[in-house]
Amino acid sequence: MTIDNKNDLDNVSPFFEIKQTSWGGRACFSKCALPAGTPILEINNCIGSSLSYEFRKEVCHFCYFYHNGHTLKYRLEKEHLKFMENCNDKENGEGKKSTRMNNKAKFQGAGLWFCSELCRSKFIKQPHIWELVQCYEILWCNLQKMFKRENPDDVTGREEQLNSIIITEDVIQRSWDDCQHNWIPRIDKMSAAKKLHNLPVISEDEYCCAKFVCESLFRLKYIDSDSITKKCFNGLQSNELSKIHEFPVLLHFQELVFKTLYILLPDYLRTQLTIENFRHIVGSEYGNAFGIWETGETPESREWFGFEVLPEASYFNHSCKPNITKTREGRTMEFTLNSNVAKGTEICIDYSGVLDLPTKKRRKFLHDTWFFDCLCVRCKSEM
Ligand SMILES: C[S@@+](CC[C@H](N)C(=O)[O-])C[C@H]1O[C@@H](n2cnc3c(N)ncnc32)[C@H](O)[C@@H]1O
Repeated sequence: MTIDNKNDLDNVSPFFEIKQTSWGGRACFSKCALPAGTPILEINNCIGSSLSYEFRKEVCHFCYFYHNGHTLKYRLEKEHLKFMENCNDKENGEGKKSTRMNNKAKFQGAGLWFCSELCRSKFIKQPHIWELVQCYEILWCNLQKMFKRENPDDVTGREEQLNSIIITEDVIQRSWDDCQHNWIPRIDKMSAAKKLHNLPVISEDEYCCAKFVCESLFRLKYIDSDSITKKCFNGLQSNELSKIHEFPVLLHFQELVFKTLYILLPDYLRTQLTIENFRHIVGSEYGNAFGIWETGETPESREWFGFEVLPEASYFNHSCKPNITKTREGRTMEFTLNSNVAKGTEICIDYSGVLDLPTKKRRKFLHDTWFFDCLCVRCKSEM
């Protein structure tokens, strides 16, 4: 996988085109006059997703179904491992066996829950999914071991250090250079057993982020490099600096996730894990991921289950008077026009869920959570 800047963002949709603006980076504009109710984008091919730890047993890993906090019944069992392994052997071609999972007898379900046999079956039928399930299982087992560790490493030192400086591009770069030139070569020389002794202590949040990166590496490995999704992903804007500047400990958080993955991932996915790829995956998640929210509830009472990155849908700017409504149907995100638009109109969604707030509060919310000063038509007129 390479991250290049030459993107061909045409053909994302027959209804809109992506153009540069002078006020908010790139944005989407209607290609022709369109009536309210037009479904302009329907998308279910996320690059990476992660459910929060709290909801892992209650939200279906495949369709995000949730029912009042009930624990879901369907998990991956040993018979599914056999099925995925066989499929992977066939996908790899004649004579090429997939990496075998050590200790299948101790399989713990990879930390995944499903709402039905159908969802579980659709999940395990995805090409090469065996590779991702093995990585999920490794991460899951590692987290369970972490819970048992009594003396966590002293992380406060690094956090205090980060909190005491002003984060710049340079600080971030130096930290990753140190990892590249010192930590990685040191780890590479170690035996497998010694590497495991160097595993950082992680918590549920880092585990969820590691899962997200893992899925992203997996999907990017198999996605066609000429596909629209890949081009859109490569072109995603990164919010790394603004986010870490605001929350310096995030840099430490990222280092922990990277190091955990570097030590634990099997070669077939670890070879995808360069620092450059990692930074693009987590850096672009900050400004582009969509929340996976409970459906059928009001914005005030709905639960937040996790997030997913849908590259084709990441070029919609925010407006405090949006002309697109975003809805989720299972794992499909639908974007529908909520008013008639003329040709060349900027089409925007609402990122905030707080459109009823007074101007100042609304703009502060956007600034604090999304790190931009909103330049939408409504803000401009209200100011
Ligand atoms: C999901 S991306 C949208 C596409 C983005 N403009 C790009 O070029 O990649 C979100 C980013 O777009 C910019 N943006 C979106 N809506 C905006 C607005 N109303 N005013 C100013 N900037 C905006 C911000 O930089 C924000 O972090």
